[in-house]
Amino acid sequence: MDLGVGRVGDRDLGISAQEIVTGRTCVIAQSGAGKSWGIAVLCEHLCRSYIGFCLIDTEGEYFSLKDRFPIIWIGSDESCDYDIESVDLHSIMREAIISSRFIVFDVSEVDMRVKATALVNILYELESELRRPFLLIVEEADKFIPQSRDSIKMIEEISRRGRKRGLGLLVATQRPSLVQKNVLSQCNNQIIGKLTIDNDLKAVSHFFDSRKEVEELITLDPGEFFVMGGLVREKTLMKFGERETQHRGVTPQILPGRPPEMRETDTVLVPEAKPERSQLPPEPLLVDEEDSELIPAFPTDEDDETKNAVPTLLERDEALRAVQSLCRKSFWRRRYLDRITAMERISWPLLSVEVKYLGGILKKTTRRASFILEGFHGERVDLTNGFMVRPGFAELIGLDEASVAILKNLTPAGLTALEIEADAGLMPGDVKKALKSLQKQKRITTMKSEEGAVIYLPLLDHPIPKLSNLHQSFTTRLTTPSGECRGPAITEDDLRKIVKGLEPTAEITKMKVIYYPVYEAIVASDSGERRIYIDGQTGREIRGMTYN
Ligand SMILES: Nc1ncnc2c1ncn2[C@@H]1O[C@H](COP(=O)(O)OP(=O)(O)OP(=O)(O)O)[C@@H](O)[C@H]1O
Repeated sequence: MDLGVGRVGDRDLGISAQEIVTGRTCVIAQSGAGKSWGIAVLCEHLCRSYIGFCLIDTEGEYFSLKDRFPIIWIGSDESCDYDIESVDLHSIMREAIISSRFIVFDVSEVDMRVKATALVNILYELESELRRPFLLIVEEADKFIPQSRDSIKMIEEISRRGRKRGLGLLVATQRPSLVQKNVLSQCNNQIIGKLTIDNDLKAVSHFFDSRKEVEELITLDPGEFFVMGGLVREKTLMKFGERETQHRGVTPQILPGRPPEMRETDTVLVPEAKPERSQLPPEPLLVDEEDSELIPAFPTDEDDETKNAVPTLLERDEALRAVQSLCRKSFWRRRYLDRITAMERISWPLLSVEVKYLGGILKKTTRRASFILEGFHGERVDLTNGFMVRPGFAELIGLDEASVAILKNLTPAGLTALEIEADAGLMPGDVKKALKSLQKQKRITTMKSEEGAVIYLPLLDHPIPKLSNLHQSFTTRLTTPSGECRGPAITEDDLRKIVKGLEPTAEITKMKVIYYPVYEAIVASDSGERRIYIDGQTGREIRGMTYN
């Protein structure tokens, strides 16, 4: 089984789950290079695949995994599941190993070496008896296994003898030159990102074939890592994918300028603003008042049917230069030359949709939602800062209402058919039929619980957005489209079934096709042909979507 944690260009990269879970892996990169992001993406995939792990969290930054997954959070915060001072670690870890549970062991507020030592001793003892696959993740390994007598010997022991017991080890560090060499040399899998300090480059140089390769580490962007060893067939430069849960390790940034009433000495710290999907603030809930007025997705010219195109701001030569620069960048990465063989401007069909439904505790309040969907696949498109693809309804297109309602309710921990009936408010016959068809379409799978009950689990790429979170306004003045426009593949009927499945009282109140300007370039190289899409408003590459 592979875990699709990253991307290489526009294809997904899977790393071996078996190797990660029972092998020894190091994640090495300097501060801010994307280690915790990558580890969180990996944890999300482990959760989705029901692979048990325990992560020693030194910064208290992984609890957000709980927003989506049934993580057991042991720490000092009031909202933790177990207090780290009083928890019966032995029982919890036994249960975690046997039932493949996910543990975040948050040592950010306590003596981390003491707590980590207790944990790893228990894990090793349990695994010597149980011998089931389970992964121990140690963040900031230089704090626990430094190159000194202070190193926690049991972690070294796990790196040597864990595999036979089923106990895998993943250690992360920003300073490989400070970590116990024995442990790093035991790591048969390596994930190495940006490094600039000479000693650290030296410490990882034996994983690479040449000095030139090692020097490439200096130039990597955040999120980019070389993956090597048993995780992949050959050394690969990948970027960790999007996070499903919110990233908490954001760098605080000094706010430029300050309100006049502030004193000279005051400094404002705000979270770094990055337009990454998982870092965007939660989308605003829809206005709460009864029969609230909708802010339409396209407030301007919305009733003029002839005006349905977003204007093009980018000239053709500017788009060509953007493609050329992407080709040069990819040559540097992949070492083969792309040639631009064709380029044309296309009008990408989008669907601006407005929906009305009953919400509130008594389901008596009229609520409204508005969103923009890509017209061929059904992912959402956020147009506030150019064409940005967001998780939408692609995996629901073509499904009936019952199937959508079931998928909406399925959590990663899974549900029995009876629980689905209760949650989705469906009749037994409808549930049975929909489950069968969802299984056939590989959108769900099953497993047996220890008691022998059949559990249905979702197989979706991303969680389904809630109607209450969808509210997109867009103020660009639309124009009359020029040239040929291909219509969307998604129909109003497809959408009606989806919104009804998400919320039985939902009605589509407006749906309008909008055309967005995009330059489509075909580039060819020895390894085949690929398409690059350039946003006709911003000049940026549009990723994660194809025009067909
Ligand atoms: N794969 C990625 N995709 C998008 N953005 C990323 C990715 N990886 C990292 N980033 C960005 O880089 C920032 C720093 O990443 P991260 O917090 O994971 O660094 P780190 O290596 O863990 O740093 P430290 O060692 O100081 O904790 C993130 O807040 C995020 O904005």
